[in-house]
Amino acid sequence: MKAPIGSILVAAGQSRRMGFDKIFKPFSNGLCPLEICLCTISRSPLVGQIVVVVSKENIQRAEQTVSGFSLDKQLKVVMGGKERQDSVYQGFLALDEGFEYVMIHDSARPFVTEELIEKVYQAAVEAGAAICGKPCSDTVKEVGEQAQVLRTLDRSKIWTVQTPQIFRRPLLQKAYLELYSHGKIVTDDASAIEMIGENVKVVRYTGTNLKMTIPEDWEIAELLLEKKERLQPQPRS
Ligand SMILES: Nc1ccn([C@@H]2O[C@H](COP(=O)(O)OP(=O)(O)OP(=O)(O)O)[C@@H](O)[C@H]2O)c(=O)n1
Ligand SMILES: C[C@](O)(CO)[C@H](O)COP(=O)(O)O
Repeated sequence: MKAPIGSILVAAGQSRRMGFDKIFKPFSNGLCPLEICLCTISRSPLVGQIVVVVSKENIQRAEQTVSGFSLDKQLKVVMGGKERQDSVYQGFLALDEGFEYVMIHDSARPFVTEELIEKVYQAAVEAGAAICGKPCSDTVKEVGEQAQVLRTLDRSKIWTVQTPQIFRRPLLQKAYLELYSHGKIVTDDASAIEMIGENVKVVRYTGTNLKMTIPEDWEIAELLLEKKERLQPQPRS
């Protein structure tokens, strides 16, 4: 059976808040976030193609990284755009025809798992559009320009959402065309689906799905990766 998902791995950001190129910097285990994401996504039998979207300066580096993967799936590297959504769209345009579903994942989120991809995919099959997220555990306040609290939101309805996000291909295409025709900017792809009035299913996921955004995230990721390695079964000596 043909794998149903064409995947877009966005990696064309500027890492401004991190202060160094977070996508290509190796962790202590020798692998950078892009390589870790590639390892996981390429193992998923649901994914038939991975388009890696990078900045112009990183094209060659990404091609080298990708060539290190001997895979049965097709891998492509393309150049991204100014906003995250522009990078997603470039990735979308580069996907081969014939995938019924499109998965979008931030390469800044190296803790994605095969099981999570499977869960989000199953929800996308049922609903057409699915993302992962978890109920917010902090109190959420709207804050004004002078750092003053404007109001407190009803937390019982607030979830924070992440990637992977998976959509039926024609739905994503329609949503992106609408997004561009209205000149809107969104911070995730599900927002584009919401704008055309379609439902998006949220898969509850409380596992680690940290986004490498600021230097503290990097330190936490290092600790988590170290713990993960310690928990791996070791070969008997
Ligand atoms: N124009 C952009 C902006 C972001 N991204 C990707 O989108 C994901 C989430 O973005 P974020 O973590 O905000 O990364 P950056 O945009 O690099 O961070 P910053 O805003 O601090 O520069 C990352 O994998 C990033 O590489 C992208 O492909 N193209
Ligand atoms: C898509 C995303 O990861 C969902 O949480 C997030 O919105 C990306 O945001 P950023 O502005 O690119 O950090």
